[in-house]
Amino acid sequence: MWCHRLSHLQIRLQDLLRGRVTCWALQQLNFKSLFPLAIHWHHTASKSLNCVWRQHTDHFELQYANTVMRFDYVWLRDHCRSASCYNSKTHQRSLDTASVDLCIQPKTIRLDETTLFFTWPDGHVTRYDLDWLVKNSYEGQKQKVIQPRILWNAEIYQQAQVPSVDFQSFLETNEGLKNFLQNFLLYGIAFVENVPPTQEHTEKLAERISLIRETIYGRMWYFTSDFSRGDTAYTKLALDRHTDTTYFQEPCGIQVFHCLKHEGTGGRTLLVDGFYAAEQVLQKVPEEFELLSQVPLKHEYIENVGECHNHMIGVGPVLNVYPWNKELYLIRYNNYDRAVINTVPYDVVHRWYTAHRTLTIELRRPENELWVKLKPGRVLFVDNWRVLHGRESFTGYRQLCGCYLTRDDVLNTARLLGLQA
Ligand SMILES: C[N+](C)(C)CCCC[C@H](N)C(=O)O
Ligand SMILES: O=C(O)CCC(=O)C(=O)O
Ligand SMILES: [Fe+2]
Repeated sequence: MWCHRLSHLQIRLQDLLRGRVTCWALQQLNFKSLFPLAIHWHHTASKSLNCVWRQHTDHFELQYANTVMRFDYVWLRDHCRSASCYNSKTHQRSLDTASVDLCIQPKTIRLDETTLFFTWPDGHVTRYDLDWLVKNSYEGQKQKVIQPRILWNAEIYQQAQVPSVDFQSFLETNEGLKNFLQNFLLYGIAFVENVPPTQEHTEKLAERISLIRETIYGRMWYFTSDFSRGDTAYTKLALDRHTDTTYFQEPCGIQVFHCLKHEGTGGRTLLVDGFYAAEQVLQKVPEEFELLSQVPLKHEYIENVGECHNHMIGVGPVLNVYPWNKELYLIRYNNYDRAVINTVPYDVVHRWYTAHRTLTIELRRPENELWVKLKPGRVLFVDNWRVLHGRESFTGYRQLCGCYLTRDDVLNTARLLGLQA
């Protein structure tokens, strides 16, 4: 507080010296619009560049590329890309941010062609390319589309006729891999065909795009209905739509399924786009969407079967949205594994059940259900942060193998191939 007061005094003094005090005073009175702007705005020499900027006492304002941007001076000093502040080889900051005066102001600002030069009180010069500022400003980010996705119900997905990628081209060509990842990012599910039906080949496939996430179920898992683990997945029972590992602090990002054998009936896989259902809730009852994104819940995995002893707890809301742009990025939905709700008072609990019901109704609409039969050779990748899976009860012998992938590493591969992720 003291620091700010002091700096305002300093600023006023500086402004007085520079004859800019009128502008400052008028701003304080909110008479900005009455003031003849032209006097205080700096226009570029070249009209075609169409850039104007203004040095305010506490921030820098820039109009460029149809964007009005405002930059904090500490931010501008902190993001300096000069050799002494930033190592462009490692892409890491060398500047100690804590050494920057929180009341810092540039001594001078000038524009040369498309580069802005800020000279700081200690003489250090920071240069910014105008396009870099647009790309990296808050205002520029806001204009950018969030992760492109095609939200789907069964009809939308089927009509899109999303092609599967062939095992060979997935493994051997970047193009095949890129097509696959593009579809995966858009729809949250993708298939690879003609995979030899073994655990080893499934593993090879997984390793092509990511690190395998080892969990309490192992690295590669392989299961039949032998109840070898204390979970319904290891039975012949139907499983309603859900996401997996909701009881991890960070639920697994991607799940890979390969059915190696099924001699019997039933056992189809159900897929539902959770983001599509959530979007319906947002459109119909926004306050329920909000509640589902705010009430934290526990999910729990308690196992004591044979040698397996586990107790996992994960806490988080059903709908996880980024606080800065409200983009939905993760759904935790598993009614089997949801633990006792004791994180909210009783009246909120009731509103939460209402909201949960609304979401469940959307998730259960038959038109939102995509049913597929997993067959040996056809490997399914599911975005476990977005798409729910389930299965029909079945008879006979059924073998499923697969693994979880770390989300960061799948996205890493996608970015390296030039995709937005
Ligand atoms: C069989 N496999 C390892 C794939 C999953 C087992 C996890 C089942 C658990 N109820 C959950 O939904 O997380
Ligand atoms: O058996 C299946 O098809 C899927 C079971 C399941 O939900 C899981 O393994 O996560
Ligand atoms: Fe599951």
